[in-house]
Amino acid sequence: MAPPTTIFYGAVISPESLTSYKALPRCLLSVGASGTIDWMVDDVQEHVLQETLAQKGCIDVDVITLPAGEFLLPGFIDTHTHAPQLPNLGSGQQHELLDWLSDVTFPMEAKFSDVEFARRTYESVVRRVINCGTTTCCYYGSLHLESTKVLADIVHASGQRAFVGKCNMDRNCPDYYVEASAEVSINETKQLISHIRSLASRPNAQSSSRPHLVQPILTPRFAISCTPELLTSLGKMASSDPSLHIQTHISENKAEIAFTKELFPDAPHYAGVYDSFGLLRPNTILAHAVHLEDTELELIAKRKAGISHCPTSNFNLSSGVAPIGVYLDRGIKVGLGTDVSGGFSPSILTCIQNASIASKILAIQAGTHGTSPTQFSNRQLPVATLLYLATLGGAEVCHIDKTVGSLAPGMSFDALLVNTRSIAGNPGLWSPDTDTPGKGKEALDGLLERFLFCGDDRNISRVYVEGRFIGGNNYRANN
Ligand SMILES: Nc1nc2[nH]cnc2c(=O)[nH]1
Ligand SMILES: [Zn+2]
Repeated sequence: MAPPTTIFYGAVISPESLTSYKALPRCLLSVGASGTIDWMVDDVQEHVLQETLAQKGCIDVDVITLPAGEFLLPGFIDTHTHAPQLPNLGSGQQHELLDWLSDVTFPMEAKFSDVEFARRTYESVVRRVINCGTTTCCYYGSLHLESTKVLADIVHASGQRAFVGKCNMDRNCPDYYVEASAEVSINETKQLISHIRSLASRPNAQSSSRPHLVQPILTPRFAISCTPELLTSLGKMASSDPSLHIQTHISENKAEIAFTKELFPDAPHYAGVYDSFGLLRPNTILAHAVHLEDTELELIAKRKAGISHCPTSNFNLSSGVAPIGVYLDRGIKVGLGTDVSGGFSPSILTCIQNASIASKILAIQAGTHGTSPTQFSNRQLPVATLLYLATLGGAEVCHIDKTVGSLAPGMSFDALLVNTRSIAGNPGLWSPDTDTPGKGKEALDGLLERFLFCGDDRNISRVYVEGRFIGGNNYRANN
């Protein structure tokens, strides 16, 4: 059953642009039965609360009032993660990419041939990702069809918004973990797409009428693991269905780039490989993009593809520091990705912290100080930009920014109720002396910064997707 209208009264923070966000200390926000935000009224003083509600036709309604130290934020968008790698979290950090894949990652992913193991593992993966505040997630499964169907089923039942793909990989992988042929890979991909689209008619725990939250996504793992025959067939599938999303890796590690150039000597560069098969377009998500050439950037900008910045992974696998400021200055869409288990945390908060550090490293090397209102290249990224990348930027990369990524009338209520009070179990973020809403926007600015840099899943009380309460600390306590 669809939930009734829910009305919140309290602080709301929402990104507006790469350099600004709204911080509304006393906002009245109404979520309709369809799960979208019906209306918002800013700066409602307590003594006019009932009157304002009456003007909106809301008599005798329950209002969720947020105390000082709590605020609503758009849900995080993880534009790149690997569900079957979560059991490897924190392992194998001595490696760089190609050895890490063969020594650590492929052995774990191969275990997902066992569908019951996959079911047990994916239940806990999806629960953990939701409780970290990720309302939309781009999941890579393993190469296995049945296990990836199970992943999609579990995500669907959870009420999370997601893209789910099975890896296409028919070469340069170990014998025990490689697809038999391009044909098998394509057939199984088609079966997965049909399965995910059929979930639309299957009720989930949250609702019988929210069919569209889980979508399929083509997932050529990376150019190295795909024969030209496979990439050709994937390109044909993509061109026959422009709505189909695509996710892959690009220019993560120097040895990977060199090997890619050997395998595709006619391509002008790494991005050119994907482009030559019709796989670069506005709903393509390119993970990492650490070492792109200038002409690749031009091409990516022209195709309007998006980049998933995975700084935790780029540090952890010693891949390098992606010059995200340069990409932003060129108008390329950028979101954040945890890249579990290249990245050692499933939380976008950790990713935000590492994105900040990555930008500071580049600024230190360039000898620049502080942020700049007009330029991101070689500059430390401001808090507003970090928030944007984690929310609306991610929505742009996923090509769903008309639906999610910010809190505004008409947008889906994919949101977090953040609690920075000591009772949340992570004391020190909020102080009644300095951070009460009565102190205005500046207090909220400080609170947001401390949450982004020192907060964790203890501070995420409630996770909502399309108005439905699907996770967070309070959910954990009651389920
Ligand atoms: N970080 C990362 N890079 C990849 N490139 C190809 N596969 C992978 C993967 O699983 N993780
Ligand atoms: Zn990855």
